[in-house]
Amino acid sequence: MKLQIEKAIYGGACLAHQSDGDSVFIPFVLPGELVEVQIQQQKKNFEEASLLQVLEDSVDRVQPACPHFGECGGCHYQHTQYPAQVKMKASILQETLERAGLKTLPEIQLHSAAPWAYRNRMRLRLEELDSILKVGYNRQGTNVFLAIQECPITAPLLWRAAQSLLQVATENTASSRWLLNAVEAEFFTTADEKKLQMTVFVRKDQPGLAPLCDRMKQLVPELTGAGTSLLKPAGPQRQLQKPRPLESWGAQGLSYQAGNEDYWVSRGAFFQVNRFLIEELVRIVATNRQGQLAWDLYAGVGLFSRALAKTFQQVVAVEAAATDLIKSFKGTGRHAIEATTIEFLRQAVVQRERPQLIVVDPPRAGVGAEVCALLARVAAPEIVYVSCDPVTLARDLKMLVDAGYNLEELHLVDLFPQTFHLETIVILRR
Ligand SMILES: C[S@@+](CC[C@H](N)C(=O)[O-])C[C@H]1O[C@@H](n2cnc3c(N)ncnc32)[C@H](O)[C@@H]1O
Repeated sequence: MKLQIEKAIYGGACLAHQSDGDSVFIPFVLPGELVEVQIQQQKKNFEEASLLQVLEDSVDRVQPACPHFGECGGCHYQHTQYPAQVKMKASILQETLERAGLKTLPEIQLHSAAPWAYRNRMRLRLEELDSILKVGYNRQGTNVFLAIQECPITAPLLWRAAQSLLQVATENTASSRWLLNAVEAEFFTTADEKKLQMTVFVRKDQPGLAPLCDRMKQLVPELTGAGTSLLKPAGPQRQLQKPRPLESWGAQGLSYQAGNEDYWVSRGAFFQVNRFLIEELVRIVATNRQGQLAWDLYAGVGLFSRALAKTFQQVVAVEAAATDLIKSFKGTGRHAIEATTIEFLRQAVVQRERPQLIVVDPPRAGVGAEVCALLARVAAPEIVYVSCDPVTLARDLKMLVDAGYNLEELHLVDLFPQTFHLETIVILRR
């Protein structure tokens, strides 16, 4: 079937319509292209199709840089020249916000950096194929293992570490046998690639990490610490169950320098993944903001709290998993609180606290209805909403706008080049 591609939609695909008006979602195509596709699946309100051939290609089409592109589940936009990727994301963001009923949006300000080798963290699956250990990701749209030979969106050190792990697996030692029990490995590096942390995920507790790390250290001198974590069996509960740390070796985390600050990030703790754009994120959130009191909700290791503490007399940082934050965010005017945002806000409204600024940076699920209602009751003059999901962002913004806030600035920070994911920062005032 031939189709004319209309626009990119959130999730990586593009939209086209059949002659009877039915919607079709197709990956790896571009707006304006004429393509031949094959319908793969009938969904409730649309059909999914795969690309057979491009009949008329877009001027934005380029050769993908990675041999795994198209098969690998990690990237969606490598066939698109980089500035066009950012433009597509901007139109997806604009449309998502408008569809939620948000009118008169400010112009979207775009922020991007180098689109390759940007990731400071890489998590790989480990599987034996023909008695040889391989590293890989999920195949596009499935959880089927795909062995990979490179990953050009990650910092080179991470890939070198993955190759070293594979080398150890061939050496016929206690470590190579121990690795047969491993199912995933995560590597995390500092922005300058001078320090590396490794986590090996296993299905059953089995000692033997130290010899593996000693050998890895010979191959990758940047390795400063490692640990094993027990991964719960796959299934619907897996998201809810955190991996349980077992053995550890060397340092428990690393000190990550961003801007003029050093952030202590324990193994497994959240930290922004794009090593080239962390300072830009902090700049947009914190620059030119000052006052008596700011709240940083969903604070992580205190990325924004530290910057805000330079210009606010008091900063309250709230985080559900606050071990690192409590250790490092202390001193005059700095308050780290381990709580969920809802717990914190429920108490704060009773005490009638009112900061000049509230920063929220929730996970993909967004802040949700109750937090929006509580934020409306607090009625801070300014809210900065940092989001990694435009759909939940749009839902939450609509509630805040209905409660009296105006959207003053809209920033798209392209933290995840080559993929459909996008980061948005919204400045709201009342
Ligand atoms: C997207 S990260 C942002 C972290 C930080 N602002 C940064 O930029 O590094 C979201 C953070 O919210 C935390 N979190 C998740 N659910 C939470 C909740 N209900 N209340 C408070 N924090 C939560 C996570 O542990 C994570 O550190």
